[in-house]
Amino acid sequence: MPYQTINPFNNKLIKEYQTHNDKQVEQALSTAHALYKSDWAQGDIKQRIKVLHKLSELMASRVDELAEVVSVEMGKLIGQSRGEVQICADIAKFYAENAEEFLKPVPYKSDLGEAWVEHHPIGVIMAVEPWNFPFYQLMRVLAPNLASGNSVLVKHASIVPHCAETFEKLVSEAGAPKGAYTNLFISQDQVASIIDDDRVQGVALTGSEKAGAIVAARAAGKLKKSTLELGGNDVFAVLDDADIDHAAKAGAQARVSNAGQVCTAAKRFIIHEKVADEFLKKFTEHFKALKIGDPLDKSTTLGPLSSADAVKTLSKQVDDAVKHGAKLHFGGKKVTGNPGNFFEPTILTHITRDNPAYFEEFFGPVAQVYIVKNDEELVKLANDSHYGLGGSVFTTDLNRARKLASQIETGMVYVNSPTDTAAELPFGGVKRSGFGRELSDLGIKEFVNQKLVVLAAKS
Ligand SMILES: NC(=O)C1=CN([C@@H]2O[C@H](COP(=O)(O)OP(=O)(O)OC[C@H]3O[C@@H](n4cnc5c(N)ncnc54)[C@H](OP(=O)(O)O)[C@@H]3O)[C@@H](O)[C@H]2O)C=CC1
Ligand SMILES: CCCCCC(=O)O
Repeated sequence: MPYQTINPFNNKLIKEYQTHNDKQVEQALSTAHALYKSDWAQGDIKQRIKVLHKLSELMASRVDELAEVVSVEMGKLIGQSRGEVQICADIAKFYAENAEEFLKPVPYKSDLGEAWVEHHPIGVIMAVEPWNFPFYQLMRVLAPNLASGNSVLVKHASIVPHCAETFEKLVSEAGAPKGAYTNLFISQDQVASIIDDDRVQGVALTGSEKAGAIVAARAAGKLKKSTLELGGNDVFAVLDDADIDHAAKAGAQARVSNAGQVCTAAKRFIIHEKVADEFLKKFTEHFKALKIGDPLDKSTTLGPLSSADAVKTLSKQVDDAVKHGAKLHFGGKKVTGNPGNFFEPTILTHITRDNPAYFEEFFGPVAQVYIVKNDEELVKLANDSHYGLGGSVFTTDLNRARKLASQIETGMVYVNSPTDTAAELPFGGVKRSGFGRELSDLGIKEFVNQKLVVLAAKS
C-alpha cells in the first residue's frame, strides 16, 4: 500500500511519501536497540519524563495546527481533531507525572526474606497503528514505553503518513534521542521481519481483527507478547427509566462521532420496549439534523469516511443487512453528487440473529436498533457478540446500572455516558476485541519486566 495523503473531503491526492527500504529498517532497529541498552533507557527515569513534559507542552501549544493535519488527512471534524490533539497532550502529561510512581519497586511480604518487584524496560516495541485517531493511537503507545525506557518503532496506517511524520518530528523536538521513537513507512512483510528480529521484544497493534490475528500470531511464533485493540460492536443500552432526551442526543453523537469510525462507538442500540418509540423518534430527529460538509468547517456535523473503500464496504454491509430482512428506518446510501467519501446517517431496525449484520461491526454512521422487554433480555443480547470492547447503559437507577455493567462482557462499561477514554483510565477489551490494556497504570506495565528480587532470610 503506498503511503499517501488523500483528502477524504474531495479525494484529492495531496502527497505520496517515499517508503523505507530494508537497509533503513535495519538502521532504525539498530539505533532503537542501542538506545535501549544505553543510560537513556537503563538510567534515571527523570531524563525521559522531561521529554514527555516537553512533548505535552508542544502539542498543547499547537492544537489548531496539528488538528488541521488530522482533519485534512482522515476527515475528522476539526473540533474533534482539536480534542484528539488535546488528549494526546494530556496522555504525555499523565505519564510524565505518574510513571515514576507506577514503576517504583513494589515490596512483597514473604517468609523467604525481603522481597520486591522492580520494573525494567524490555527492549524495542513494534507498534502498528490505525488511521482513525492518527495522533492519539501513537501517543497511547509512545508515552508509557518512552517513560519505561523501551524504544518504539511504528508502522502507521498508509493513509495518514503526514500525521505519522508530524508526530515523529514532535517527539524529536521534545528532546527524545534518535531511536526512542521511529516512524517507518514500510510494508506488511517488513513488519513481519521486524517482529521476527530478536531485538524486538513486544508488539502493540490497534486495528482490525484480521490485522491483529496476523500480527499477534507472528509475535507469538517468536514467543513475544502483544497487545491488541481491535474492532468493537458496543451496546448503547437505554432502560425504561432513562432520561430519553439525554440518551437520544448522546446516542446520536456516540454513533456519528468521527463519522462513526471509532472502535468504541455506540453501534448496537438496545432499547427497553417501554421507551423504544420515544427514543427512536428523538434519535432519528438528531440524525435528520446532521449536516455533512467540509471537516474544516465548524458548522459541519458529519464528516466523510476515511477512504472511498470504507464507503464501499459500509454500503455493501447496509445493502446486505436489508437483503437479509433488516428494515431501513433512515438513510442507507452513499451521498451522491459529492467528490467526498460521504455516507448518509443510517438507522437499521428488525435485525434478526440470522442476519449477517447482527454480528458485524459497522465502521461508519450506521446504527442498529434492537428492542428488549427487560434487563435479562438486554444482557443476553449485549453479550451475544464476538466482540467485547466497551459499552454504555443509560438509566436513573444506579444500582441497576452497576449490576448490568458487571454482567456485560466487555473491557469497559460507562453509565449515562458513551464509552470514552482518558489517560488515567485503562482501555481495552476481551473476546475478538483483543487483549491487554493501554493507558493508566496498566498500560505502562504491559511491556516491562516485573522482576522479583529476594534477599533470602536464611543464607
Ligand atoms: N480498534 C480500532 O481503533 C480500529 C479498528 N479498526 C477496524 O479495522 C477495520 C478496517 O480498518 P483498517 O484501517 O483497514 O484496519 P487495518 O487493521 O487494516 O489497519 C490497521 C493497521 O494495521 C496495518 N496492517 C493491516 N494488516 C497488516 C498486516 N498483515 N501486517 C502488518 N500490519 C498490518 C495497517 O497498515 P495499512 O494501513 O498499510 O494497511 C494499519 O497500519 C475497521 O472496519 C475496524 O473494524 C480500524 C481502525 C481503528
Ligand atoms: C474516544 C477514542 C477512542 C479510540 C478508540 C479507537 O477507535 O481506537
